[in-house]
Amino acid sequence: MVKRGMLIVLSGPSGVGKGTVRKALFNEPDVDFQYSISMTTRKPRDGEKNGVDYFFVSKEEFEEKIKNGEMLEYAKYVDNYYGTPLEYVNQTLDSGRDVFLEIEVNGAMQVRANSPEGVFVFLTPPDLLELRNRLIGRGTDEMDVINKRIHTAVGEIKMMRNYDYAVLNDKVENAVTNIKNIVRSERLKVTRVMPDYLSMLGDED
Ligand SMILES: Nc1nc2c(ncn2[C@@H]2O[C@H](COP(=O)(O)OP(=O)(O)O)[C@@H](O)[C@H]2O)c(=O)[nH]1
Ligand SMILES: Nc1ncnc2c1ncn2[C@@H]1O[C@H](COP(=O)(O)OP(=O)(O)O)[C@@H](O)[C@H]1O
Repeated sequence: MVKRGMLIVLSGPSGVGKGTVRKALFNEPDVDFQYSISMTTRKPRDGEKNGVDYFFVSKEEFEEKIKNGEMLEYAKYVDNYYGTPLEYVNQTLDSGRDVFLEIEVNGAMQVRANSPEGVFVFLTPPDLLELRNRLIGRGTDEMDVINKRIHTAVGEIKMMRNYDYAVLNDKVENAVTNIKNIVRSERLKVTRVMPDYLSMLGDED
């Protein structure tokens, strides 16, 4: 039987640099994660492609998927739905490959409830002012959306305590190194490396 892949979940407030860090991580020669493309009702930004950045769907289509049990998790974030299609994640993990999710905190906590063996990483900004500067500097959102995202960020940062790891995104290369180190040590967990041994030893101390 193929050993099931590892589920890695990265969250963090909008503008902290999740997309930037993820792209840098995926460019590392020794990283081989499969990215789960999310579904959203948000309109595509300039340059975003359907099926690459997101699956862009209508509210009705999204609600139909929820009803049919096709989402691993989903959340409403600043007036839009975002969610992870279940089938891709399950098939990829079953084939032994590692899956990487980049999702907001409410969705991450749903995944945690259903797949507690996942690795949950929270990417944090140096401070809220820097977060605001990154959102403004990115130039993709109107000021009212930026303000809503900052407001949401305060609540999200408080959820950090529910994660396994916090990674500071001061410099992209530091964040990438730290995430790689987290995954490396997770792979060495006794329960991952020696499941047969542990079951052979039984439950007693
Ligand atoms: N729960 C959940 N959140 C998601 C998913 N995909 C993206 N998000 C999050 O939704 C939020 C808004 O995403 P987006 O509008 O693309 O803004 P950006 O991440 O700031 O570029 C971010 O925190 C994303 O991480 C998903 O499949 N599920
Ligand atoms: N470590 C960093 N230092 C400075 N700017 C950064 C850093 N990481 C990301 N950025 C910039 O911040 C903005 C938001 O990054 P992005 O990856 O889109 O965030 P998210 O996916 O979390 O919303 C982008 O303009 C990006 O270039």
